Amino acid sequence: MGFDIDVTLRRGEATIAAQFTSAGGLTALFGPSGAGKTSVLDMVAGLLRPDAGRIVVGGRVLFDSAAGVDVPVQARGCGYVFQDYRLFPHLNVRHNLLYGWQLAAPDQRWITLDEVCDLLGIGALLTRRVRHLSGGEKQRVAIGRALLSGARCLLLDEPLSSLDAARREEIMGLIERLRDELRLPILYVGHDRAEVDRLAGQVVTIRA
Ligand SMILES: Nc1ncnc2c1ncn2[C@@H]1O[C@H](COP(=O)(O)OP(=O)(O)OP(=O)(O)O)[C@@H](O)[C@H]1O
Repeated sequence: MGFDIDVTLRRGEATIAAQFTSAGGLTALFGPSGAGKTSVLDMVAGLLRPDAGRIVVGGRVLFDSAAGVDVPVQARGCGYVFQDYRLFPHLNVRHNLLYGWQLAAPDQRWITLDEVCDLLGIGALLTRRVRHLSGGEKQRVAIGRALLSGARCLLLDEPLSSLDAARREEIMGLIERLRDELRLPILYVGHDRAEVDRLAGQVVTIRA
């Protein structure tokens, strides 16, 4: 089960509207700068409140303005990965990853630190400070932290944009593995059409 989204939000001069249903797998949001792609991810995560609409992820209603449902951020189970990683610079890789684990309620944990390290190939980095990592390594750790937080879906906001071509290819391969091996719906914002077409089972256009 994937996403069932129908939201509108007035933001400054812009009115952001998105309406789509996906069966699961990776769904990409595509559209011009300022159309509202990141805003849609923020609404799914619970960081922005739609003016009206409904957000259902994996069959769970996270927001429904008509029914008065607005599940708090920490209970939504959305693993959010940002273009600029947003790791904790003063912590090493292990402690960045364990931050996600500690956020998760025990009954929501479905993957262990060892499994994340195997999946993402970051076992050798555990004692490293994050400021000494490459961009690709930082993005792996950010994805690992999101998975360990008990995520039931992944929100990936331009996760390749800060990477050089070689690292971009490497992280694309990793996202394909996550898409194919984990049964998590993924909502992905990208601005490169070829990248989006390669990764996504469904592409949703967000219009300005
Ligand atoms: N904090 C804010 N306050 C008011 N308006 C905002 C704020 N952040 C973004 N906006 C506006 O909301 C609209 C959507 O922005 P958003 O960042 O979601 O678009 P986007 O499609 O993700 O763009 P990009 O591809 O450039 O990242 C834009 O018109 C933007 O100016």
